Amino acid sequence: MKLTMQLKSRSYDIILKAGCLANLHQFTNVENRKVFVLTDSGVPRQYAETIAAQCPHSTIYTIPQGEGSKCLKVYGQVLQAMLEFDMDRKDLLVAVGGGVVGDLGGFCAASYMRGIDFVNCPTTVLAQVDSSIGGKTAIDLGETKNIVGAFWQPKVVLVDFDTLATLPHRHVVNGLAEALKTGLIGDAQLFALFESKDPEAQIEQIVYRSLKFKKKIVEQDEREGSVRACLNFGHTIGHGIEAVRGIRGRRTTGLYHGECVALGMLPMIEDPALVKRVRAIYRTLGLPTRTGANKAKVLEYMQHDKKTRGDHITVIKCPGLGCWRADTISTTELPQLLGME
Ligand SMILES: O=C(O)C(=O)C[C@@H](O)[C@H](O)[C@H](O)COP(=O)(O)O
Repeated sequence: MKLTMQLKSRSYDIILKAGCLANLHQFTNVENRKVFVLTDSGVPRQYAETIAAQCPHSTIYTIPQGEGSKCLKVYGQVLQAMLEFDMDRKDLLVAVGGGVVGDLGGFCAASYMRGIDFVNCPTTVLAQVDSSIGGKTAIDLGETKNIVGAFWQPKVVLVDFDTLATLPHRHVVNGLAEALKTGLIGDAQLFALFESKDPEAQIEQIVYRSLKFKKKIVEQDEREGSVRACLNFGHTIGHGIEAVRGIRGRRTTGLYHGECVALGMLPMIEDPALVKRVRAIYRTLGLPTRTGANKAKVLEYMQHDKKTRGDHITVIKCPGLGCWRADTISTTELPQLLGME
């Protein structure tokens, strides 16, 4: 399967195929330039090695696993390593891993020498269904998520389904939450896959449909001036929960990004019957249905959301299956959304 992101001079192919990591050399020039392969300690080494083996001038750089690596310190360390590898403007960075590696790697590629080529090889469900395409790259500042970054599109995205075989089950489910988001706001058939007998057995279809919807949105609005905001459904509250309960740095228990987004979606669904169906899916998959976080703290972090303008914030609601609406509300209404009043 193949999708093409149509963005004029920034267009690129998204290859969806088991084993396609071994075919990187068919999609981009790896012969005559240096290739910096960025991965993390949780990603089986063989995936980065498969990439590096195709490139005569390559190095593998491994960052610690987890959201804690999306920080200024690790960002600086990666850039330093790129400089020491003597990379110039024609060279390439390949990110092999999940959302953290893709977001950080993409931002390093966007900013090193004001921008070098970048290839994304997502190896988690979350990255395969969502974060690997669209060009959002970023790091966090403290607990504030994705607050420094750039729009920087990859040259190609290789979605190798084989990499999911080594993914812990909780990470599979974590990523499925982002796909469910897509089903809720824009694809009733995708949502139906989650209500079928064994959603996890249909992962390839879930990835394909999720990317197809996201591609259509990004093509209309690359830099989130309008419709792209819908992809943030669940993220306003989700990022707030993640700041308070997210697994990162020394906080080794808590919730992953997709789990927080799952919780963030529930108050934004307006149809009570649909909320019931979504909760049932969460229970089947093993996603959390209760936040268990200090809501006042969640609220505090929500005020830093990128969709806040002064004392107003735009939130994405889901009035019914397959549709969405952007509501600009006063930040004083947020406690009510969080069920604090
Ligand atoms: O690609 C987008 O646009 C999204 O909003 C997708 C989100 O699922 C993703 O987590 C994104 O990184 C969040 O973006 P942010 O702008 O809220 O930091």
